[in-house]
Amino acid sequence: MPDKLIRIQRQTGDAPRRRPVMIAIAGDSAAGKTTLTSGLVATLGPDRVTAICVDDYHRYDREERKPLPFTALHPDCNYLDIMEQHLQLLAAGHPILKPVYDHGTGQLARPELVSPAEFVVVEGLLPLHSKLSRACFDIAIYLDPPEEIRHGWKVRRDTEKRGYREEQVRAELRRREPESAAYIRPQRAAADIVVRFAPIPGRDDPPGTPLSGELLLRPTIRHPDLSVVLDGRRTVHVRLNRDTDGRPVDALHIHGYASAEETALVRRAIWPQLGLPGEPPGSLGDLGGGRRSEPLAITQLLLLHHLLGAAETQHAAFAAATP
Ligand SMILES: Nc1ncnc2c1ncn2[C@@H]1O[C@H](COP(=O)(O)OP(=O)(O)OP(=O)(O)O)[C@@H](O)[C@H]1O
Ligand SMILES: O=C(CO)[C@H](O)[C@H](O)COP(=O)(O)O
Repeated sequence: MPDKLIRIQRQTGDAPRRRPVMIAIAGDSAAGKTTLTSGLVATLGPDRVTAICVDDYHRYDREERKPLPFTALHPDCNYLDIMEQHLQLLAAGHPILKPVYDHGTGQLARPELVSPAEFVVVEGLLPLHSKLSRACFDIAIYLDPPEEIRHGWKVRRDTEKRGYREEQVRAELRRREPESAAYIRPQRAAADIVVRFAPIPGRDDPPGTPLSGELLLRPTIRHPDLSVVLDGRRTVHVRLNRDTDGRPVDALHIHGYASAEETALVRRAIWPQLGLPGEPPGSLGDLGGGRRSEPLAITQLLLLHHLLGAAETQHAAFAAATP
């Protein structure tokens, strides 16, 4: 068998490929994955980013799924083995023929060719489910809004955009809960950064105040030195928290009521470090429908810092390895 592999390798004549920087954005349905991803894609530009959603690996269409004893959250309801194969190919710089699930119709559609650009964003329900899939990523994010808030987002999105009635969405959320606990939420432990957008308890902020952001910055990747940027700023600050396993972890807090001046200072401190041309684009912090969130914008800036930093490291490694 090894000689067979060698023959295949000789035939492909593969020159060393530059591999993309891979980021996973995992979380339950309507946790805000697409919203977070959109600002990253818009800032880097669609030519530099390939964004895929792993809902596309659903094994059954909406009608086929209805009588089954599990929901779309269950690993058996998805081709996770094919997802893993595709993640490995993308991580090595190869194209894939990705399945497509159409949320508008609930049907599986014609597969599409996806070639990895410099950055690959993989968002969805289960991108961090297995050790093999986790090994494909440079950066892993888990979106963790409070359940009550996520349910509200899901009801609104599914009734407005996916043709469901509110009672159907709420019944489905109840049905999904055990699978969410068993398969979605455990991915939180595998994340380098856990992001939670939520109100600050006990505050009576005026309607329209964006949710505050809390980012757990786990020591599994190297984070930028935020003390330089944020020292002494009350509404955007880093604090030492306890992680769910009891270990100390830095938490970046961005209060929803932070003044525009204060968040602008933070933006101006991070943006020049990214080496991108011009000013921070308006797409950062865009919630859609004309709504904006500075905590979201700063979260996206931090993720861009990680993506561009990882790309620089990789370019240097590639240059050193190629004659
Ligand atoms: N930080 C936020 N503040 C306020 N609203 C938000 C935030 N993030 C997301 N939302 C809202 O929640 C809804 C769901 O968000 P989004 O579509 O990004 O979720 P998702 O995780 O990609 O969902 P799915 O996986 O089910 O497709 C959207 O309508 C969006 O406006
Ligand atoms: O959890 C979800 C992620 O968006 C969806 O509900 C899942 O992908 C199934 O899609 P649909 O509800 O449109 O049949």
